[in-house]
Amino acid sequence: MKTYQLTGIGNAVVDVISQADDSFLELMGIEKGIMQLIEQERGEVLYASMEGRVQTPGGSVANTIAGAGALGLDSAFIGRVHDDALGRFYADAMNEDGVDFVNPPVPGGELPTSRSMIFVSPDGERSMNTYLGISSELSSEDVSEDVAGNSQIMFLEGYLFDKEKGKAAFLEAARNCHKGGGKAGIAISDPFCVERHRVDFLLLIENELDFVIGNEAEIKSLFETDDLEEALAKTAEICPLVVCTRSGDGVTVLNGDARIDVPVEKVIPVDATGAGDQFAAGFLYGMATGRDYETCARIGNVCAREVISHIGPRPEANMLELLRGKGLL
Ligand SMILES: OC[C@H]1O[C@H](O)[C@H](O)[C@@H]1O
Repeated sequence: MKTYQLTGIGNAVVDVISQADDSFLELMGIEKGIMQLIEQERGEVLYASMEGRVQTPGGSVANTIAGAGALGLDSAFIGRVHDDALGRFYADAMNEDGVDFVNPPVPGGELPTSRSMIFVSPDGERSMNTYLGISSELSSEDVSEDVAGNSQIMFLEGYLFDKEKGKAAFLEAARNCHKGGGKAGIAISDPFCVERHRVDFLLLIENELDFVIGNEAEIKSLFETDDLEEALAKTAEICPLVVCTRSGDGVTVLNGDARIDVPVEKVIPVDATGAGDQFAAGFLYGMATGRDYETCARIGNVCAREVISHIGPRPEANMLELLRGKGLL
């Protein structure tokens, strides 16, 4: 059995991206800057309204894994796509990017491959409208014990925590990863998802996970507080490694009693989609290759900065070259 330096479990989503101004968002009833879940019919209406649309593989943790794969990690992604045109496109794209898309597209059934209609505003903010389809049906059956047991780092996507079978799959994946000597962590993904499952999130983090990555809103949501420092301290009490991305305010890493604050250069994004995902790709690449946490965060920042400089959630530049140029490799 192959050993993976990094394995991710998450929603496998095809992104359809177009640019739109704020009045268009208002007209279509789209809330700016968040991920909203939609039904299939609304997806079709939004799809038809998109001018100059671009189609690309997305999904939060999948973007992270693709980014880490592009940096040279032996990586695998576990997610569900239907055996339809979008699903085959997705699986092929992951494999072509050098990431093992572990489970083949699922034949039969009624739920199609997930897609997200993403509108990018002139200020670079992205508004995601996601029809989840088959991807959120992920269960323990999709997570091979062998793959989890042979993963040095397992990265879970908080969005999948919305269903009981997703929670069960995460628990098993983390335990099997630990049995094989690996470390498991989670991208919190969404404060609203934490809102719905706070107790289970906290139990998973405290009892099963070695690290957690989230933005300010997500970390604060874990402990229902507006005080980031309080939320960080409480998260660090239950998890050995806490990584908090704070937009223009940089990144805070808490590792036991040690704290590192790494600044970022503020830039106006072309498209903010995937910023957190690519930060995680760089950070986990650093972890997998034995770098200290400050370097991990700096690598993450370079990866995030690259992805927001163009449309789409995955890197376009040669990231290894870019990082070498910055003296980070
Ligand atoms: O984090 C960005 C990703 O979240 C959504 O799931 C989209 O697929 C997009 O690629």
